Amino acid sequence: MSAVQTGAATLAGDQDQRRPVLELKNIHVRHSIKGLSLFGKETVFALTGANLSVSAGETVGIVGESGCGKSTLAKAIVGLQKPSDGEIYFNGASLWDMSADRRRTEFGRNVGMIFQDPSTALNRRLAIRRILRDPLDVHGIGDGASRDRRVRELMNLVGLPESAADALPTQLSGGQRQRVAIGRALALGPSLLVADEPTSALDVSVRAQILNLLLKLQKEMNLAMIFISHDIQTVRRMSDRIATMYLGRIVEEVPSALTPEGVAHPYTKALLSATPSILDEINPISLEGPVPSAVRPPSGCPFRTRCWKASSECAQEMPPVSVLSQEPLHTLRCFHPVNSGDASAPTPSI
Ligand SMILES: Nc1ncnc2c1ncn2[C@@H]1O[C@H](COP(=O)(O)OP(=O)(O)OP(=O)(O)O)[C@@H](O)[C@H]1O
Repeated sequence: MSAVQTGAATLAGDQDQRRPVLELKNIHVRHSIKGLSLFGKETVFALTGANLSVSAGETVGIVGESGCGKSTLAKAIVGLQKPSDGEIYFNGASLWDMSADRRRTEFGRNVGMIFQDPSTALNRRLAIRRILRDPLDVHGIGDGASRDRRVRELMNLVGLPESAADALPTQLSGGQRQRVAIGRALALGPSLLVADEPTSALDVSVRAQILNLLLKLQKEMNLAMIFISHDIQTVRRMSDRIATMYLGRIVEEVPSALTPEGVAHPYTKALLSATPSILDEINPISLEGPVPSAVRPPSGCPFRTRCWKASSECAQEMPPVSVLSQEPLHTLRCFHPVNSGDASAPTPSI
């Protein structure tokens, strides 16, 4: 049990493990930007109707290429980006219907975020002890002595030596800095943790340590976790379920344990084939052309311009969500799913 009483009474969640900690319903995020032409502004469709839920003790991985909307989704989940449309529910309460004060205090205490680059995410002028204590000070948790105890507890939790307490972030290694960032995200005892590419700025040699730490903490604390990466193999390892994103949309949600033959969306299949594990046979599916612009997304299914199975139907409308399996959840937005008997789809190895 933590040395400091953390978490909020009403948003901290109940014991009902079946109710999702987080639910996204038809989330859209549009950015208005200065247009390239003389005709003024243009709209970036960063998220287009994202639906997602995650429960206590569950990790949902988000995967997709650069620019598909992963970070926008993360920012929307933690309240840093207000959706243009749609609803976000946290333990059943609508995030944007609650008062700004409640969002900052109760919601803020229950959600932790880990960013990609700990060098920029941590205040370089503050000692580690101050960085870890800061959330407790801001939220007025406990007294001075209990906050200090909590800092020691957090350092122990994330595997930092006591000697690191007085160091500045610049005096630590990249891996140690990310441990600090994880400790800070967990300081208030959140029920939801969002990790946005938490190892992509780190040396390959320490990535596995940080991933193992996250896995361990997520299990020990029964956290609901959103784990974001462009690397589907890392996402598979970390998650119970994978949500594949393409140009602002979640196009498939698939259990991580599923074999490649069970994956149904051509894009998920292509991602799997592009990152085979070292021991497996490499049989890549190469996608033609670049990812289309989020300012002018293709009509219908946005993946159709690179999809080897696309038909004229795909240009007409975005395929609706079909639920291939409820338990475990497998959803799909595709008119022409790939499957094991499909000769036109190369079978990747993973
Ligand atoms: N503040 C903003 N203003 C305008 N456009 C934005 C803004 N933030 C994101 N975008 C655009 O929204 C789309 C989604 O961006 P986002 O950063 O969410 O993608 P991503 O999948 O996280 O990419 P990466 O892996 O490169 O970080 C991109 O086209 C991006 O250029």
